[in-house]
Amino acid sequence: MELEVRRVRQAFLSGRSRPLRFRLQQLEALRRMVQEREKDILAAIASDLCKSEFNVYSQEVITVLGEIDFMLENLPEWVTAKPVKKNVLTMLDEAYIQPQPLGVVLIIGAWNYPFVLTIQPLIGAIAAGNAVIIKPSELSENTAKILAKLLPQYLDQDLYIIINGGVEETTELLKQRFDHIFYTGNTAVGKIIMEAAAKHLTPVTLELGGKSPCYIDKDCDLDIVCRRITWGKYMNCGQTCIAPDYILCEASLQNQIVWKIKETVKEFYGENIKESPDYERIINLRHFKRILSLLEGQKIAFGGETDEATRYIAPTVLTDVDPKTKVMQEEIFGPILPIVPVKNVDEAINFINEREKPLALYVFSHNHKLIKRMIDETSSGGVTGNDVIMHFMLNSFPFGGVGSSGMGAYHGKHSFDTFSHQRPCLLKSLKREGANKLRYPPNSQSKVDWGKFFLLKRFNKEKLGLLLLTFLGIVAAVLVKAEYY
Ligand SMILES: NC(=O)c1ccc[n+]([C@@H]2O[C@H](COP(=O)([O-])OP(=O)(O)OC[C@H]3O[C@@H](n4cnc5c(N)ncnc54)[C@H](O)[C@@H]3O)[C@@H](O)[C@H]2O)c1
Ligand SMILES: CCCCCCCCCCCCCCCC=O
Repeated sequence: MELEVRRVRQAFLSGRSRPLRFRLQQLEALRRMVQEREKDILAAIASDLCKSEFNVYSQEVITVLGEIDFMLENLPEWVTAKPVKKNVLTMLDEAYIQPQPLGVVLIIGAWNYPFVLTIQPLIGAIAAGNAVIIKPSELSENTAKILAKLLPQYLDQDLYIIINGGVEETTELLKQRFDHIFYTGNTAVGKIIMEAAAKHLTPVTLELGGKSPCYIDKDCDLDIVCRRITWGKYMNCGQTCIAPDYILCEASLQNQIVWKIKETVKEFYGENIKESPDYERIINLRHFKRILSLLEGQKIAFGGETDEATRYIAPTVLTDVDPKTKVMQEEIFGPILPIVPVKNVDEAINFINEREKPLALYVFSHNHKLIKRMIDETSSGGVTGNDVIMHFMLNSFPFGGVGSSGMGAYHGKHSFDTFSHQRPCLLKSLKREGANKLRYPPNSQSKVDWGKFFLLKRFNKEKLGLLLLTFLGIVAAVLVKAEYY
């Protein structure tokens, strides 16, 4: 590992990854890879998650291609130095912010959307001019393999390398020094990553999870609400970081919600869900058993059928769920949807605020004020009103968590910023030394007064006339000198 990281660092230090032209070329090559090898990529992801290739394309490939196009279009502007506002002390200097690459970045990907959650951060890291080590999740092994095969065929082989492996390899990798670590996965491992990064004072972006609540107000169109929730909850068999984890609503709405979700499930996946090409499977037996254990002691309103051999768990809804039970203590990350009755929106807000900050929050209502109130009085990584998941798809939004659902964000310009250092650059002349006397020792009351005057715009009334006169004199002298040189 040490040798590999050193090799990537050498490549970064060569300066090759920095020119705009090179970054654009690499992003174009990545786009070519996705387009030319689409079949192989779709097949690998499809086999990891028992997913139809249509769904792989619309849930992963579209986002990746959209992100590359967005970067190619905007990168020339983003890499440009931006002049900043100046103060009296710097008014004749050059002052600008120059975004610069951080160096060698480690990206640790997740298995649930193994392509987009690995490649989208990679796009940001390349755009910002970094060298990258990519560690895909070992759980989505076909995707990990195809990435290891294809990336070196299209990208610079020294600057961007892929290391496959599990916990052992990741642990070893984390001993090395990186300039940024970008991790997507669960909160417990997030803490391990942060601890390892702390040893080198490496900044981290942690894209974690949590229980994303979904509040349904009485005042809404339940048919539409249930259709949208059904889509977001059961897509990828519930293995979506921003899937609605549970529903909060008044008890009187429960039966209608159950009925409408059940009807939508039938409409989406047919009578025989197991046969549906649009319904995925749980990634492995460990997660399958973990999800099953969440059903113990619960009232299953519909669903609940399972098949261990194929790791199938039917779309399931639980009603009258006690918040103290296990299903409400951990992120479900599977196709189980508990409904927790609350008296009203106040109780829903308290319920959300008493728990860890979620990655996403959903609120459904015709009442715009209620939605705004929910947003104002709670905290979460992101919010979508009257829909689910869709804030992920807008790359002008920063995507990320808050509190235990993560830190930092990415997508579009936010990715570029995450992987860049905003370097303040102040370029002064070696002339005009007279003006600098103010800050050199020995200090005095009069220098402090001048400091107050120039920087705080505060002045001593008695000396106002004198100050103004001297100030005008200094400005005139500086201008004359500037003109002269
Ligand atoms: N915020 C997001 O964008 C996002 C996206 C997908 C998943 N998630 C979250 O991820 C979780 C599901 O993923 P998971 O927990 O099965 O993935 P995971 O955390 O087990 O795996 C993610 C990565 O971490 C590595 N890893 C696992 N254990 C490790 C260890 N002990 N030391 C070092 N590295 C280790 C794996 O090799 C893998 O590359 C959910 O909580 C979900 O919400 C978040
Ligand atoms: C064919 C039309 C396109 C429809 C877009 C569907 C968007 C689904 C995006 C799902 C991606 C969610 C990734 C979430 C990351 C965490 O797990």
